[in-house]
Amino acid sequence: MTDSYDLNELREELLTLGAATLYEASGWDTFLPPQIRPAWPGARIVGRALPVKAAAGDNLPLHLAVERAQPGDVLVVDAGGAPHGYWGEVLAVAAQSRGVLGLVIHGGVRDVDRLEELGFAAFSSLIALQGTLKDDAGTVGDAIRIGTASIEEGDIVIADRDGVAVIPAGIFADTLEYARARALREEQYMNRLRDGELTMDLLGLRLPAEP
Ligand SMILES: O=C([O-])CC(=O)C(=O)O
Ligand SMILES: [Mg+2]
Repeated sequence: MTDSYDLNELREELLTLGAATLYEASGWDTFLPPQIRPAWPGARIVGRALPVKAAAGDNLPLHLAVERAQPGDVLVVDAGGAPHGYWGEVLAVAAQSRGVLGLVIHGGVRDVDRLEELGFAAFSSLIALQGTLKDDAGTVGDAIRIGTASIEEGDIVIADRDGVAVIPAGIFADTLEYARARALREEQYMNRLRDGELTMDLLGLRLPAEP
């Protein structure tokens, strides 16, 4: 479905539409939990998901995922929110050299100053010093669930200051179309609001008048 799309070409447009609009346009619970925030200000991601599941306090699957990743991938990791630094400068340098565009993790990252200097976009539910074991291979490429979102390989990740949306590949074409229409509609709203109209009228929020 998404193979007819060149995400590189769409990158600027998707970032301008933003994670919130794309999530809304998807019509599904495609948002990740709001605790997952950019590790440094200005981090933004558009790319294809490579789902990873990691045991608490073990980052072996992240090393395996870097080996397996294709250029344009974003690692989306369910680490159960455990307070460990699963990812840092070493893995970011390794990932960047393979064309990985970012990391989204329900769990911790560290070395965040270095991640920012590298321009490696990371979104995490926490920042943590504590290191990890490298014993449990977890899974790489199998579907995962984070919050209410299910994530499959090849889904489209859009992450910005508002949060992270992961759009299933099968609905991406429709989602993009609806998102464009929504953005256009809101632009028209903005003009009318600047002219003094109220959202109560614009959005039809008033109760019907009593007879
Ligand atoms: O070493 C680790 O396991 C995580 C980390 O800090 C890095 O990748 O630099
Ligand atoms: Mg480190």
